[in-house]
Amino acid sequence: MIQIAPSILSADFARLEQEILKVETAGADLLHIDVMDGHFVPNLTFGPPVVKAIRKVTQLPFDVHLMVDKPEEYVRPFAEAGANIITIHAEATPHLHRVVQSIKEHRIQAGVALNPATPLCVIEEILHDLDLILIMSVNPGFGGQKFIPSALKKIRRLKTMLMQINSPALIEVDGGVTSENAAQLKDAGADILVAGSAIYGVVDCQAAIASLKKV
Ligand SMILES: O=C(CO)[C@H](O)[C@H](O)COP(=O)(O)O
Repeated sequence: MIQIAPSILSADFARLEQEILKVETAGADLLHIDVMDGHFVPNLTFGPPVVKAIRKVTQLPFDVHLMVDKPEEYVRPFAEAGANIITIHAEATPHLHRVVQSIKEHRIQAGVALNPATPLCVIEEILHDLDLILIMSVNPGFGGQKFIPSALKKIRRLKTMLMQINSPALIEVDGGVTSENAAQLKDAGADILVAGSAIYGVVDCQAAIASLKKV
C-alpha cells in the first residue's frame, strides 16, 4: 500500500503538537518535515531544536527534507534531533556521495531529492546507495503549488532504473499531490506521497488521508 507523509509545512504552527497528533491518529505513515534555509529556497522553516521538540510528541517516523545549501553541515544536528530519514538535494552539494555516506553513518535512511529541472542521471552512479529518491513535482520552497505533470514520466523512468539494479529504494513524490493525481502517481511507481494542503488544508484530514491511500 502507498504510504502517506503529511507535510507539516501546511500545519498551523501555533498548534503544532495537535496538528501532528491529528495526522498520526488519522493514519499517516511518516511525518514530512520541510527544512528551508532562505538560501537554497526562498523561505525559512524549522531547525533541529524544533525537530527535537516534536520528537517527544509522536511515534511517527520523521522524514526530514533538507532544502538547504551545504547539507553536510546539517546531517548530524538533524540525526541527533531524531530524524529517521534525511533527504538532501542533489543540487545543493558537489559531494553527493559523501553526504549520503555521512547520513548512513548515523544509521538512518538516506534520500536524495531532485528538483523538476534536474535529470535522473545525476543520481545514476549512486542509486544503489540510496534508500529513497524524492521527486519534486513543484519547485521547492512553498506549499500549495500546482503539480508539474512531467514528474509522472520521471517517476516511471526512475522505477525502471531501480528495477534494473534490483534496488529496494522507495520513490517519494512531493508537491501538488491530491486525491485526483494520487492514483496516477502510484501507477507510475510512487511509494510515498507527501501532501501538505491536501491534508492540512481540509476539514476532515482523516478522510483526506484515506482517499490518498485507497488508490
Ligand atoms: O516541499 C515542499 C515545498 O517545497 C512541500 O512538502 C510540498 O510543497 C507540500 O505541499 P503541497 O502538498 O501543499 O504542495
